Parts: sequence; structure tokens; C-alpha cells
Amino acid sequence: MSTTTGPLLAARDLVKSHGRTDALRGASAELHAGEILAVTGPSGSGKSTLLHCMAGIVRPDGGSVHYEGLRLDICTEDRLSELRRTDFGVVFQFGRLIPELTLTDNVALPLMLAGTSRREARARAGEWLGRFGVGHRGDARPGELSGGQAQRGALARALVTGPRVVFADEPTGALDSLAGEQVMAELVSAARASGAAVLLITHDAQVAAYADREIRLADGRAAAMEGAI
Ligand SMILES: Nc1ncnc2c1ncn2[C@@H]1O[C@H](COP(=O)(O)OP(=O)(O)OP(=O)(O)O)[C@@H](O)[C@H]1O
Repeated sequence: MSTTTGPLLAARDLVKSHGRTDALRGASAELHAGEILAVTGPSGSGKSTLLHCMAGIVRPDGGSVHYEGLRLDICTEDRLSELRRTDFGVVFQFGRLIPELTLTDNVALPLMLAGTSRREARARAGEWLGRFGVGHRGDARPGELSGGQAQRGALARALVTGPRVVFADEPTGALDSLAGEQVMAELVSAARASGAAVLLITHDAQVAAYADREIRLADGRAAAMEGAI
């Protein structure tokens, strides 16, 4: 991946405390368009907090987050909500699908929130579920799905809007290693096909190996920058 152009998303010197805990103490990270970046590090090193700040879910106490020309850390809630609908997709460790909705409606929801009709949104949701091999489970509710099926649904929901950045926080953390490898391979191939960049948090070296580049956090700071892996 070329890094001659500027980063798509850049966090600089982030500081964030949760009460008395300093989760980030000057963490920096850059994500380039179309790049898959793994953020690794021990439990409690600040990985999720970094992702939340870079996705505009949490505001840092200090430092900056630039998304193209926009300062995410200081922009309005309305603008952040809009960006999360149009430019960003998010996948968490446990899919966090809405339990009352069918899988198809879960995946259709982000499109409907962006103004697509229900019929069109459900059709596109069905296509994405098919791409992830769970098209036959569209009428099921999340509680009826296996962990791998639910996580594939969460991937479809994150990608259905054509985001430029997918934030994935331990997306395979709740799966066994075989299902985890499959979901990771599917995430990477879907992101490559659509040109989305991925910020991937993991503590698993096998999962990190899917990334183009890795940064390692320790005690809320980038401990080491590694090149292509
Ligand atoms: N909402 C919160 N309230 C209080 N403390 C928090 C909160 N979120 C995170 N922390 C603390 O901040 C530090 C960094 O947490 P964070 O979840 O970012 O680390 P992590 O590297 O993602 O950890 P893990 O790999 O265990 O998920 C930890 O000490 C954690 O206990």
C-alpha cells in the first residue's frame, strides 16, 4: 500500500483518562486509504480506547484526530453521527446486533437510517449476507444464530453502506480459531474488494498477520512501529 499521500485518518498524541485510569498517554496512529492496520498490545494497553477515539465514539482529553480535513475530536455530535452513518463501519467482539430484528433488518438498518427505502435496503442487505455465506439466515433473529453467523452478519452491517473505514474491535475474539480465521479472511477480502481501510484491534498474532502493518500499544502509547508484516 502506497503511503505517499497523507493518511486518511490520523490520531496524534492522544490522551484519555477513565476516572483515575490513564488509558491513553500520548498515543499516535495513522491509517491510510485502503490499508489494513492491526493494533496489538496487552490487555489494558488502550487499544479499544484508541479505536473509540479514532471512530469519534469517544472524545479524547488531549491530542487530535484528523479524518481527511476534519478534526473529529472537536467536531459536532451531528457531524460525527453523520460520518458514522456514511463513512465509518464498526464491528465489535460480540456482534451487537439488535436482538428484536431479523438478521436482514439488522443489516438493512444503517441504509434505512441514511435514507434508503426499506425494500431497497433489505435487497442490499440480502446481497451482503449472501456474500458472507449467511444469506439463508436472513429471517433468523440474532439469538438463533451461531457466533460465527452473527459475526458475519455484523460484518455485513458494517460494510453495507460502503464505508471508507471499518473499525473492528476484536472481531474474532468470541469465535473459535477456525471460525475466527474464516471471518477474518472474509473481512479482509470484502474490505479489499470495496477499498475500505480497516483499523483492526486484536491480541491474536494470527489475526494480526492479515494486516498490512501493525502498531503495538503498551501503557497507552505506541510501543513500536513495525513495517509490512
Ligand atoms: N469506561 C471505562 N471506565 C473505566 N476504565 C476504563 C473504561 N474503559 C477502559 N478503561 C480502562 O482503561 C484502560 C485501557 O482500556 P482499553 O479497553 O482501551 O484497553 P485494551 O487494550 O483494549 O484492553 P483489552 O485488550 O483487555 O480489551 C484499562 O486500564 C481499562 O481498565
